Amino acid sequence: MNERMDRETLLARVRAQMHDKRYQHTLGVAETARQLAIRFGADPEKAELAGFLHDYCKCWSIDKMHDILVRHDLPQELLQGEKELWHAFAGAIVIQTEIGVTDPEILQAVRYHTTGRVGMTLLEKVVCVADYIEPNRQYPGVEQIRDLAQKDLDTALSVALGGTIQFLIEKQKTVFPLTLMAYNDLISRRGREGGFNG
Ligand SMILES: Nc1ncnc2c1ncn2[C@@H]1O[C@H](COP(=O)(O)OP(=O)(O)O)[C@@H](O)[C@H]1O
Repeated sequence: MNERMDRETLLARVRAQMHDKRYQHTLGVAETARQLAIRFGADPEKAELAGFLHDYCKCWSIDKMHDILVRHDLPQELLQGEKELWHAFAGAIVIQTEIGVTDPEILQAVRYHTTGRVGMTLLEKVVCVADYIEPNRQYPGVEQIRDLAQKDLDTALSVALGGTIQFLIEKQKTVFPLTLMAYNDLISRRGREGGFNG
């Protein structure tokens, strides 16, 4: 982050981008990401900052996000696909220009917090799982993911992504390929590393 921006200014900027419920979710993700980072050996400061910034564009208009995305070299399938995913990719661009974030680890954690990807870093996993389990989240299965996240981050993430894929299929919605690839990657690594019992 730009060294001149203190925490209070940062939070005020984030607060100004979204409605109150989304801001409470944001604070929940930041705190949960910080705790997960401590538990699994990621950098807690980076995890918290990525948590504060992960939904920076979530409440922006589709047109505003589209304007940002078309000016960058992003896969066509993102622009043609589910608009719900745009905020993560637009967010990673905007927090560079508006907040001054330059750390690639934080930028990637924001970019992939919704979809995941193959070969996710520890910080990316921490932020993605935090987004699924922060205290304000309520959906069937969240307790199981919270329990898993006490001890096994990869399993928590694969169950969470698997749940999203299942949810989208049940709703007959498209599944953005990165998520399927991230899920396969986690499951096949678990198989190779001998941790898969089922
Ligand atoms: N791979 C995907 N393909 C299509 N839609 C997805 C995918 N992953 C997540 N989504 C959908 O995108 C939406 C936004 O997810 P997310 O960023 O976690 O927002 P929220 O914080 O509101 O849950 C959710 O409705 C989710 O079902």
